[in-house]
Amino acid sequence: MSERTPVVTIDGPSGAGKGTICFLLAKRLGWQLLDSGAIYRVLALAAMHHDVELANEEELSLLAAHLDVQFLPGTDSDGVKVILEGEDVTTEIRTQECSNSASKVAAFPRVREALLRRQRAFKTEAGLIADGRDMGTVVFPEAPVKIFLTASAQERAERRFNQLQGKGFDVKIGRLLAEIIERDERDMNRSVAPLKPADDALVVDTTGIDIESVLNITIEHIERNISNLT
Ligand SMILES: Nc1ncnc2c1ncn2[C@@H]1O[C@H](COP(=O)(O)OP(=O)(O)OP(=O)(O)O)[C@@H](O)[C@H]1O
Ligand SMILES: Nc1ccn([C@@H]2O[C@H](COP(=O)(O)O)[C@@H](O)[C@H]2O)c(=O)n1
Repeated sequence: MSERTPVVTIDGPSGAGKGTICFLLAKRLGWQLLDSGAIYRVLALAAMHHDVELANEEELSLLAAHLDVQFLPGTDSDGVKVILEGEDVTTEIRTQECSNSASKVAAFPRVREALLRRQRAFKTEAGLIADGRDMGTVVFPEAPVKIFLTASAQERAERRFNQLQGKGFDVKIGRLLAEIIERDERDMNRSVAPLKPADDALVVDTTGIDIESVLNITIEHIERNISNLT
């Protein structure tokens, strides 16, 4: 793959709006989309299916190296279809249990190492929008455009509450807020690839800013930094 393939990285904590913005950007630009969080979620689910302890780095890294997962184009509502060992797990990987387990397995250096090549292979000639925690700092440090989306923990919990309630789940805002804070702490304080903006990232605090405005901010930043956009 050419070194000139344009890559835009969008990192940030849970509920900051990365997935939403990345999906819209990839659609608008006609670029490939990498949802790296989905890879950690699939690994956590595979560990549960195969009775691998979430604390066993050795076995988790072996599982990561041989993970049988496919990401297929989805619809406008489900973004990407995720297939683990032939089974559609698109919905199953989005549970709160899977979110928390993903953040535990993601803290192990050997697990992250085993998943690096798989993530970099998402680059296509057209361009790549990469969504995650360490896209700009570790996976694509050469990316010409890096964005870090954030928002207050309270607002992110409210967004998640509205999202889950809209899907018919019985959720409590206090519990969601506690889980978001716990996941932020773990992701920011791990020894490898901690959640943080790259030195050259544009940091956007989206608290009180609607999706369309965030999208416009990101598009303007991309247009300023990458010439010849289609
Ligand atoms: N700027 C915004 N204003 C209001 N709601 C938003 C905004 N951005 C995203 N949302 C809503 O918040 C919810 C969470 O957004 P999204 O899934 O994109 O976050 P995320 O950063 O990808 O989280 P995670 O890392 O946990 O996957 C969605 O329901 C989305 O529609
Ligand atoms: N590049 C990444 C992406 C994700 N993680 C970990 O996975 C968890 C789930 O991610 P979502 O974006 O789908 O919410 C997240 O809490 C991180 O612990 C990661 O470490 N690196």
